[in-house]
Amino acid sequence: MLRIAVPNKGSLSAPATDMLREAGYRQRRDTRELVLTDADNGVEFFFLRPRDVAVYVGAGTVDVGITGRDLLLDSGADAVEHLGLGFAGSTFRFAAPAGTVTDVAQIAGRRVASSYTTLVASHLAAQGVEPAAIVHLDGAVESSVQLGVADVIADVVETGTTLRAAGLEVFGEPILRSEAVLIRRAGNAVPDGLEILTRRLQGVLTAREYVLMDYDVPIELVDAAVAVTPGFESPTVSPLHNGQSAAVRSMVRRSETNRVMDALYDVGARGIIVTSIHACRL
Ligand SMILES: Nc1ncnc2c1ncn2[C@@H]1O[C@H](COP(=O)(O)OP(=O)(O)OP(=O)(O)O)[C@@H](O)[C@H]1O
Ligand SMILES: O=P(O)(O)OC[C@H]1O[C@H](OP(=O)(O)OP(=O)(O)O)[C@H](O)[C@@H]1O
Ligand SMILES: [Mg+2]
Repeated sequence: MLRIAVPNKGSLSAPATDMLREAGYRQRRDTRELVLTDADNGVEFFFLRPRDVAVYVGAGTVDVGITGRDLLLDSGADAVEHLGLGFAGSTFRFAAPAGTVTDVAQIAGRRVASSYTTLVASHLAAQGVEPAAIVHLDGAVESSVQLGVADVIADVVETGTTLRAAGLEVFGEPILRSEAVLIRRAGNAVPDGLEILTRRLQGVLTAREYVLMDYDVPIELVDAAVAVTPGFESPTVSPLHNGQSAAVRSMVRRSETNRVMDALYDVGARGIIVTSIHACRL
């Protein structure tokens, strides 16, 4: 059985569970359940603290896990990214009170607070910057400057609301762009069952990212219309009974739906219908 670690709390937990459910796996109903066997699909889920997921995967006691790229890198575990999962996006950034520190080099000799101290230490070392101290805090890192334990923070930024409320401003380039990732142990060994899990998750990603577009177009305009909707390989083109038009079906990026419909209409397509994809395997 493939052993899969899933975050039991925090920002990653609910979207990870939703994605696994969409991929056809049983998921827990009660958040106090810590282990769940899905015998029909040959997998076992372990609900663990998000920070611990990479530790278990690196130790090889579970085969794969879902965590954040930032948490993976901070863990120092012997685990690698296998597949980006497209949710829990964030940046990891330095911030300080407006106007006090504007460049990463100025962190030299200053105190930096973070919940991701390994990540911060290796980033600063790579830049050749020596801080006075790296202070480890569990959370609410934004308050550390006002409370006098640090001069600068390094933290997860999603909307920036927490930073603004604390009177802090980001500076320097983002240390990292993070998202939820499926991880596996470093090395070439691919655990049994990982290929199926990967294909299922990729199916969910595709179903979320694409829509199906159907339309009718006069036969002489098929080439022009197909140029607007090339699809993955090639669109399906079927003759209509009137002998003068064709029905075309193609996959289109969800974010481009309206732009593509406008372009198709201009080309001469009509009866343009967009449908969500429930599931797919490419
Ligand atoms: N607004 C956000 N706040 C925190 N983490 C976020 C946010 N958006 C995305 N993430 C990502 O979620 C992961 C952190 O999840 P984790 O469960 O440790 O933190 P949390 O949601 O802050 O939980 P906690 O309540 O324990 O602080 C990281 O990969 C982080 O990049
Ligand atoms: O940019 P924003 O949208 O404001 O989100 C980022 C904030 O959210 C998280 O804090 P969380 O609520 O998890 O509290 P914590 O610091 O106690 O972990 C994170 O640590 C930042 O503080
Ligand atoms: Mg947090």
